[in-house]
Amino acid sequence: MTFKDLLEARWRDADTMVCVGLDPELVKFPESLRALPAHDALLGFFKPIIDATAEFACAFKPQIAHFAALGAEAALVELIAYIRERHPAVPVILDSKRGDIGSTAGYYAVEAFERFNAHAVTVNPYLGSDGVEPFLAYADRGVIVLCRTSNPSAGDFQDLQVEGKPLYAHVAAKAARDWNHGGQCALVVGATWPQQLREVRELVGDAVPLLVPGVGAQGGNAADVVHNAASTNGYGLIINSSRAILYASNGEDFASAAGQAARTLRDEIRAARNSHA
Ligand SMILES: O=c1ccn([C@@H]2O[C@H](COP(=O)(O)O)[C@@H](O)[C@H]2O)c(=O)[nH]1
Repeated sequence: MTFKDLLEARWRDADTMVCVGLDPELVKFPESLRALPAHDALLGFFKPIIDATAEFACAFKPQIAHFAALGAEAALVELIAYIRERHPAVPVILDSKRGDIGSTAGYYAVEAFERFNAHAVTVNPYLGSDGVEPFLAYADRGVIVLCRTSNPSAGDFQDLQVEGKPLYAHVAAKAARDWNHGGQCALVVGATWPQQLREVRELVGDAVPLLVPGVGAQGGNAADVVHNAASTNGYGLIINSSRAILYASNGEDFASAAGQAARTLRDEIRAARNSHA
């Protein structure tokens, strides 16, 4: 099954568009786990979180820098294998935002799809087509292209006018038209930018899913995301929240609190969709 098939089945079967971000910050872990070596702390934290949130998740999104900074890539490999075994209906998006000349991008594709065995990866389009093609060569995997990111400075380059349109609109068009021949592409557009979400959805139509980070800790509003960017069938979105779910409690109830936060976000998204229909 391809990433896109898995995602569409998950939207439909679990009726959820919540993406649970897996971004370890050891200082926010419960005290009992902080005392352990990093590898053990990560597994002791994320396995219960994954089990408690999977029911509400359309995807999991580990952010690679958070693991690499701890020298804990082995824990990430183990956690992705755990998700694939215990929760095979929930795709894993490796958030690594890779991009380089084609020959090196090929190694980044091996990293994402063979070393980590992710279903999809985030990719930086700045180097152009030959930097993206090595990822597209894995026909069953998803390639999620940075388009209009959630951060405050996103517009520094992404909003520059090029031939009468902002740069991010060119990225959206390129991904949707030239790179999506195998139906593998999705776009990253931040929840913090409702107007740009609407523009990108209008530009690419329903065929391209949008990965939308920025609800929760960054202040984006899930209802605004749905109202501006859901596809015509009411789905089409992968709405990520990391810190607001993971660190809902730093006590021994951390996993059940994360599950509750994921449930609340799922319900908020459902309510927005129903009020929009
Ligand atoms: O435009 C972007 C692209 C990626 N991210 C990543 O998503 C999560 C957001 O975490 P929160 O704790 O929910 O704020 C994080 O991994 C970022 O690297 C993004 O925020 N914006």
